[in-house]
Amino acid sequence: MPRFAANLTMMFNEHAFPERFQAAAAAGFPAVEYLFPYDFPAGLIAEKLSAAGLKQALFNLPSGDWAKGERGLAALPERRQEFRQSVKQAIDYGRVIGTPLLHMMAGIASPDDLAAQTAYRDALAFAADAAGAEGIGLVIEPINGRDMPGYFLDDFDRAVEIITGLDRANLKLQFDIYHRQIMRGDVLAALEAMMPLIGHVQIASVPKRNEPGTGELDDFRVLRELDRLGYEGYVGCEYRPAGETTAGLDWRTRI
Ligand SMILES: O=C(O)C(=O)[C@H](O)CO
Ligand SMILES: [Mg+2]
Repeated sequence: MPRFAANLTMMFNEHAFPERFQAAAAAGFPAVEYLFPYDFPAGLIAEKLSAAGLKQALFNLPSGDWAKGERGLAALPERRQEFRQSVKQAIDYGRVIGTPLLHMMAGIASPDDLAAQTAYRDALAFAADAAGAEGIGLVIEPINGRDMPGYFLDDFDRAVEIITGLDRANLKLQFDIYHRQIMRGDVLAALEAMMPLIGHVQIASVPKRNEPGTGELDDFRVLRELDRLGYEGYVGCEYRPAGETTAGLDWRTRI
């Protein structure tokens, strides 16, 4: 059975963010992930984690002005300085919180834009090297265009090609089963082919992004396949509970 990390951005929204750590631990999760810790001091997050006896699985680099629709800075050449500052901030937080992984979002830009392509590869190499110097891994995640229209990294094969081309030991793929099913399907074959490059996995049902086992895919079969393939990382539960978070957790007993 895979080890699960509760995604505190989507789950346990019945509680204020700092209280979600305790709620996740009480519900039996060994680890957590979330989009951003930056509204709180890193020390407070580290305290909440340790008081709840949880491990940190991953969080994202600062990704621009989320409320205004920004979804990362890496592929935006005109934001290079700000991007580099964001890498520093993420690593400072990562050091205090003790994260093994950071997720770098690409931003809204055309995948065909040459300047965006160059900026993205440059940003990725910079962030991977900076994170690597602290013993932290970096992941990138293809995201489907229905949830995130215009997102630069909208293709799994391109992500693999970029990761392979940059050839950094700490640079890996974030394989979100929900996005893969929407973008291309063929989930089991892709997991098998990409497993050597996969650094983190996330799951939600398709199409509603609710609890695993409530959508079109046999999520339990996919989770068993992760075990068979020897995946040892966390599986982030990046889903929106259909009702109250704990009331919907019985899917974990059905794998
Ligand atoms: O949306 C997702 O699937 C993610 O994992 C990102 O971190 C945030 O959008
Ligand atoms: Mg995801």
